[in-house]
Amino acid sequence: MTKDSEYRLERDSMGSREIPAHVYYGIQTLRAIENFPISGLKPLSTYVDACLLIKKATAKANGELNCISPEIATAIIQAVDEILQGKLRDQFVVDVYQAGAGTSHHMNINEVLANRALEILGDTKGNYQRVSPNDHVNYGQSTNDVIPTAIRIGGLLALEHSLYPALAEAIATLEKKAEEFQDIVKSGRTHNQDAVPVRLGEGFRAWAYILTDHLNRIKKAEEDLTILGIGGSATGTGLNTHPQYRYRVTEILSELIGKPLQPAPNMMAAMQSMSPFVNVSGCLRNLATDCIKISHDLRLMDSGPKTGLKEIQLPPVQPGSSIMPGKYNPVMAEMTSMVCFQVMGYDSAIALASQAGQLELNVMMPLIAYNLIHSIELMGNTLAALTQRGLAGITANRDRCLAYAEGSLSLVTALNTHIGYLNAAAVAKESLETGKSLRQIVLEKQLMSEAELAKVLDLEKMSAMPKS
Ligand SMILES: N[C@@H](CC(=O)O)C(=O)O
Repeated sequence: MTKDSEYRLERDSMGSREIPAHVYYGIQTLRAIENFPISGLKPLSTYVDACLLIKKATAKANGELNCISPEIATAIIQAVDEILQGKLRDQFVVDVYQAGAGTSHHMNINEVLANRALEILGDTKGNYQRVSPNDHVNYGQSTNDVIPTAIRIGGLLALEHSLYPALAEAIATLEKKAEEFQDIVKSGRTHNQDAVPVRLGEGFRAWAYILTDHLNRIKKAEEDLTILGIGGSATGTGLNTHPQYRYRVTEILSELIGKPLQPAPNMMAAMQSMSPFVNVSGCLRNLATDCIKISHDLRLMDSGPKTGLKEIQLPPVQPGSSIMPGKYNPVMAEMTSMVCFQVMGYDSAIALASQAGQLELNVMMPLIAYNLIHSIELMGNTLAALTQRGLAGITANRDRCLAYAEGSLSLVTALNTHIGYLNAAAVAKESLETGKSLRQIVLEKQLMSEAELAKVLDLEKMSAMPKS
């Protein structure tokens, strides 16, 4: 192969560069690759999809409105469809930490689409006179309105395909376990000390409620993502766009993702403010805090097998130790906590990035895009894995649960209304000191009759939830 056939020459406003002939990205992407060898992290697939869907909608609208030729619009749309179906996915190569606002990633998208559209038209890559990344693929657009729109669309896609199904499955599984464990009595614990008895199933039902509340909160926050600033172009004024363009693009995007979307009543606001992302991310942080609590509870309840609580058994999914034989660790719960810490870290960075916007633009959007979409997908994958390999296979140690409930010093609480708090406290103290049962001490001291005591110390009744 000659050097000529290995490379093509591309030109931009800074000069010309040789681009490997086989790649679909162009000169601006090449400069970004060289400028940002930072993390090795490439754009998330969902974020690329979001950008591609926007480019499909803009090409369609611009073609219909005679802003670009129908022939070029059709070629761009075909290029988008091919990539959405899986071709050329390795061509989106700019590091996550890159040019402010995401111009480098945006130009990467524009260049790949222009070059593939050129081939579709029977032309050669790099002939930007015919199809230009800037003049055709990017007609009427700016990074400044495309990227905040892409974060919205990417967020919506990730929620729909990853987090919502995972949360729904976790909730349904917890509800099933709640039924299964409904009649198992165990000791409540507050401050990690004996408390009055509860039902194991009610604990699982509470978790199902907690996750349902989070699902509803996230769905409410999601509504903000459906208001799009696309059409604002560089500063929110819509310079270089057809008057109908932003309405039509929003309509087409809405059809493409199957969800109602609205053009922003104020495009500047929609482009400048990152608050919809802070809001969704805040909901994810909130979800993460409860998922940490639940995974820590699971680890505590599963602790043992000989020296811990072992009220429940999480399914053993792999050998736990490289040195200690026969050990099975609660690995799914451990993993869950770590992911949640990461999501909380992402949320802190999103808040910092969000307040760093200046005047007409927030240039920290690449970080927000990555952190937000990754958080949603991390939480979705984690909840799915925890549910399928953890929650669904939990078994209960009924006898252990009951033994703890029967031995709990806090059973004396039920005696308060019969013998008074101070007498009950004295009974508890003596029980702890002498090892005698609460029952024995109450009877010895003739504080209550045997029949009365049996009625009051009925664990089933004590642990039942009031009927609503
Ligand atoms: N982010 C660029 C605009 C663009 O890439 O469209 C700027 O404001 O300088």
